[in-house]
Amino acid sequence: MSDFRQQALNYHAEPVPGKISIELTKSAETAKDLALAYSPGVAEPVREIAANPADAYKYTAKGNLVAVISNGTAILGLGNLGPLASKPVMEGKALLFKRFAGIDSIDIEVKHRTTEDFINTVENIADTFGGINLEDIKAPECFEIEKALIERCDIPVFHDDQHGTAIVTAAGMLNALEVQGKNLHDAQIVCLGAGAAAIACMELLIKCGAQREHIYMLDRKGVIHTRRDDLNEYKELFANNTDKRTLQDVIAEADVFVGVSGPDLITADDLKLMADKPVVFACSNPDPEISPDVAHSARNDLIMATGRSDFPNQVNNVLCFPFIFRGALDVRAKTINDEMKIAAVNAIRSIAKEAVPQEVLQAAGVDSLEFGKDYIIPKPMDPRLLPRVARAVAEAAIASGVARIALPENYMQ
Ligand SMILES: NC(=O)C1=CN([C@@H]2O[C@H](COP(=O)(O)OP(=O)(O)OC[C@H]3O[C@@H](n4cnc5c(N)ncnc54)[C@H](OP(=O)(O)O)[C@@H]3O)[C@@H](O)[C@H]2O)C=CC1
Ligand SMILES: CC(=O)C(=O)O
Ligand SMILES: [Mg+2]
Repeated sequence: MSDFRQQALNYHAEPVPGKISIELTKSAETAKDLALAYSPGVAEPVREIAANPADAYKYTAKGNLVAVISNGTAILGLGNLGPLASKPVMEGKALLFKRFAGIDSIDIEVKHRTTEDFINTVENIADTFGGINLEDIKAPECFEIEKALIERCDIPVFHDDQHGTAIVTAAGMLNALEVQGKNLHDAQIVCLGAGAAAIACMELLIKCGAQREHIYMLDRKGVIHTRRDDLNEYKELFANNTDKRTLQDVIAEADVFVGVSGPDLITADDLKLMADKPVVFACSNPDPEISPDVAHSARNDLIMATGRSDFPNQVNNVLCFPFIFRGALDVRAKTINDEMKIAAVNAIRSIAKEAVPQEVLQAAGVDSLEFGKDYIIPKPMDPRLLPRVARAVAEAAIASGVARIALPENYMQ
């Protein structure tokens, strides 16, 4: 067994299994404490909440509690390995919520037969939480699930693989193109993958200025084009009227490659076909569509990003979901809308252009980081992400009319 594999297994197994636990926020030592915490005292907030459900935010942990919910049908790039196998990833998301944004989070892995079963299960438990982060649910079911839950729940429901990924991809892409002296409007874009992450990334890039007709999307069968009769309604939105059929056909002279598909699906020769100064985001986890070493050996004018922590330019939804939920929860937003997503894009990308604090350099194990080819996006442990992204998101929620309360005084100062 490789050293790293054993270390990862030990990390998860010892000293106690798993990565999260629950801690108490109130004293529970004396008979008086118990009388307040439990019977008879607990009856008082029960009566208040029964009379006014919004008081759940006042008397329970609801307002700072996010459920991370999966059915394990698209666990990272590992595929459909079922709900239980997804638990380490979901506990990992809970760890990140707490570590980066102080949000309490619990993972819920759902076994279900039909999509409607899954939707009903989540709908029926939704009131417990301040928000719901859907995770690693494959396309196309994820689209129907998220839409139905947004309609049926009055808390933010956010499919992280769609929107978290899209927000970070857009932030990184705008910066990378700027470094390369290009712009999104003119960019020729290839997207390998046509699932949850791919569809959302491309839709958000279009909202940020990309042209739909400049995007070629591919699934396992090749280029998505108008003469295919096997496309779902989401892929159809990206069908090009073209004779191009293969990755090599479309990657030739492309400015941008976004991979949200699976491991090792493009080669050095494919990258050599791209236009000058290309941007390559190989974001499949844990193994990217092409390794950075291979990509850099193919050409020296590219900007390369992956979803991983162990290479420069980590384009990963961890840069978004803790902070967008922080902002949404703090103004009790009913939903997470496009205005909040764009605010997150701009907040994330702006941080990369500023001087990097010493503590971030230390955590990253480098002497310096400067906006450029190897630093297009902030590091996840950058302490500026929390105040900047959360505030931008909360303000956008208020301005767009989905916040239920005002920004707390001196918020994030
Ligand atoms: N860095 C990050 O932050 C994130 C990265 N990702 C990564 O993106 C990938 C997809 O995740 P997600 O969208 O949630 O999963 P989905 O299951 O929703 O989509 C997977 C897509 O990849 C396509 N695909 C798989 N294998 C191939 C192949 N050999 N050739 C072409 N296309 C292929 C599938 O094609 P078809 O439609 O034909 O089945 C499908 O369209 C994963 O590797 C995941 O780790 C996801 C979220 C965040
Ligand atoms: C990062 C992530 O959410 C994924 O790869 O699925
Ligand atoms: Mg995921």
